[in-house]
Amino acid sequence: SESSAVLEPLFRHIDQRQNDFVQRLREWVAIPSDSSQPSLWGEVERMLHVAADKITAMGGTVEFADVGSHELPSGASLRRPPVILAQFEKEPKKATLCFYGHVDVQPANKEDGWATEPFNLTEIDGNLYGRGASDNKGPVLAWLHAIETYLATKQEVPVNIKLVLEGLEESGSDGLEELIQQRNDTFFSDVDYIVISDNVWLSRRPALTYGTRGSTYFFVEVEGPKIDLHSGVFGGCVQEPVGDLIALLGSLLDHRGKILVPGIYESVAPVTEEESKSYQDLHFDLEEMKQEIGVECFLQDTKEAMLMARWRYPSLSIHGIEGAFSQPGSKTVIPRRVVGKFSIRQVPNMEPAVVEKQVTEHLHRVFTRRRSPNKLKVSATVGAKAWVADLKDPQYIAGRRAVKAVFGGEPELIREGSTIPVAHNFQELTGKSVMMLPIGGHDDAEHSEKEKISRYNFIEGTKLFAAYFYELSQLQQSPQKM
Ligand SMILES: C[C@H](N)C(=O)N[C@@H](Cc1c[nH]cn1)C(=O)O
Ligand SMILES: [Zn+2]
Ligand SMILES: [Zn+2]
Repeated sequence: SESSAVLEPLFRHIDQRQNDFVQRLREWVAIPSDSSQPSLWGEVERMLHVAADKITAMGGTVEFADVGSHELPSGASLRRPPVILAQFEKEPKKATLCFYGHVDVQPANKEDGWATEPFNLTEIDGNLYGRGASDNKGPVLAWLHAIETYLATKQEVPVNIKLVLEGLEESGSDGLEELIQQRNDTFFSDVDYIVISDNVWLSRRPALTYGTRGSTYFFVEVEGPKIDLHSGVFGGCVQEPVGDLIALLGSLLDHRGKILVPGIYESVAPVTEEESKSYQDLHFDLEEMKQEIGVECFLQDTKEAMLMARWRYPSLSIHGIEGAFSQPGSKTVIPRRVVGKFSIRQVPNMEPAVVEKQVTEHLHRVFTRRRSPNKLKVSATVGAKAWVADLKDPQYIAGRRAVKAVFGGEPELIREGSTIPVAHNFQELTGKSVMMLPIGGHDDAEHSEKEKISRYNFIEGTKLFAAYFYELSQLQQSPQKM
């Protein structure tokens, strides 16, 4: 068939080059582009330059777009890492696909329990372990390798390609929403489809993703004495900031994971019959998942209830306490200032600004009841809205066909419990079609000390993207060119 005549040489080339592709992923993972603290953004910039060099070496043009500055606690301001806006030569008759990805990563230290060096991609039993291997350097490279494969096999790339690559996704994509607004009538004006590959499959089957949850990240600061104190001298005499903070954090959730902030569930849409049914055919094994992450039980007893908790209800997670004694050993200190960190994943219809107000008022009420002399400060970042796409969108037809061409079966249609801050913005601000086409495996353990991508997913995922270009070009006509 015509499709195999196009795709088979591409797939053969990808198989032949797989060791080179893995080596390139090793080079990318070696750059510790952790975006969680401004003091580390130098490595994020270095990573962006490496990605830009790869794009220009393939004939693309790159602009480093400014996304403003970040205000440091000292009052000084620091320029944020720029966003790459790239494009390849354009042929007006072809549809234009814009790929979004990020090259920053979550923090990683060997001491967190990594069995391998987090920034040294290490292959064990067909799995490539390393920070960013799955989230999101592997998939970003797989897109670039798919383009490279067309060029190397002297086949015309069947769609026009644009790329948006950022370095601040893991800390909330600050400045990107404004950039999309500014470039809506220029860079984005001729884009027909936006695709994101920044999540994982639900099971061993490939998937297309049509929704993500949003997120707001909270900082609860409790400040007391001027200096840290000796607990033998001042214990029992001062109201301790850690005690206040633990009471505040303890007021957020009940023992079954229900969020106790008044009003938080008010705008959550009720479950329809059609939605209920959609969970039944999905492959998700609670028992296997328990084994994988090492828990005896989940808060839900059925697959359907657990997927709903993950995709369509809000959740609150406590991430840590800054300033509290956390090293090994037994320091008998009363810390003077602590900052609790937690986030709330939000679902469609929830407004981050409303959530922020509800949480802030709740924490101040609890604090007032304690009559503490300490100072409380609540602040929030990220404020990303949830995103849900229309499954009738033509991208999903092309996605299904590409999955079939590579994996031989239908994809699962899934949502995602985590957040891509820009997914909602792309859809709302540009009005373009947005789809997520993941290649990460269900057990990739993103953000953990076992993050990996399998060689299989990385290489077959590259084929999936190459097939996707072709299938997109085969759709009747692109939305803008109809
Ligand atoms: C899904 C994506 N790979 C991811 O991990 N996104 C982050 C974004 C975020 C949300 N709050 C702060 N960063 C996530 O979902 O945690
Ligand atoms: Zn990611
Ligand atoms: Zn992530």
